[in-house]
Amino acid sequence: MSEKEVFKKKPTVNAGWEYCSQVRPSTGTPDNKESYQITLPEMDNLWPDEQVLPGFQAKLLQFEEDNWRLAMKILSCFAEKLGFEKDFFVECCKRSSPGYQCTLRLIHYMSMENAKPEDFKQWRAGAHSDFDCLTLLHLREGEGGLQLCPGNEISSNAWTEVTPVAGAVTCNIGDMLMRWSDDKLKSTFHRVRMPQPGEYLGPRLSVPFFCQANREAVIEGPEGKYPPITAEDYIYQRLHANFVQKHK
Ligand SMILES: O=C(O)CCC(=O)C(=O)O
Ligand SMILES: [Fe+2]
Repeated sequence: MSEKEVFKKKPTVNAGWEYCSQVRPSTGTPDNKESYQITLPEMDNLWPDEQVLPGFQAKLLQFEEDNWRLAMKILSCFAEKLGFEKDFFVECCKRSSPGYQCTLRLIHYMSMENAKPEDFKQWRAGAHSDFDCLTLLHLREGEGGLQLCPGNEISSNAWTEVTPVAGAVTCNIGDMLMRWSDDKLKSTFHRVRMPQPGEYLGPRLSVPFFCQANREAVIEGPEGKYPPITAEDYIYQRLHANFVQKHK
């Protein structure tokens, strides 16, 4: 782990490396995972050296941009349906802005091969909804465990298993878009369960792209159901509730 410590995520930014630090309000315990987060304006001193990981930075910058493009296509459809201009969200998520806060996250859930029986009682990721507008999630075949409970199924507590399919991207609506749509578009409650005996027990890798509006964007629905709030204030409130500072 020690070589990763230099890239350690600071509590106030959504960039860098974290290990077992994300506490979900639904479980009260940290998810058993490590992750490396890329938020473009916050990457000073957080990219590994080119000699250590050749091509890593260029590849991830390209992948980040590809995800942004796909997210903008999907959000443009929502924008029109909500009565905004087609490129409304493109303007709110400009990639060149210093207030850009979309985040690409590389997650590594720890192998359960040598885990104790009690470890299987935890969640890989406790139930939550994302606090962004839209999440694009990239999974690997054979590494299941993601379960969804979309807005209209919450009352029946019906969880649907998502089996990863090669080349498919799982899209989840987040709380920011729910607020922006005056609750017309419901965020998706989701969690990642532990593998069961007989299933693949090795590490699980997943890559979500969290598309959230730039800091200065003001979230205000067409019908004004909620008071306007900047995306910066909104994310700050949510991050604060989810991370605890770890003391070694
Ligand atoms: O790893 C997954 O499948 C989901 C990850 C997730 O929900 C998150 O990081 O917000
Ligand atoms: Fe999530």
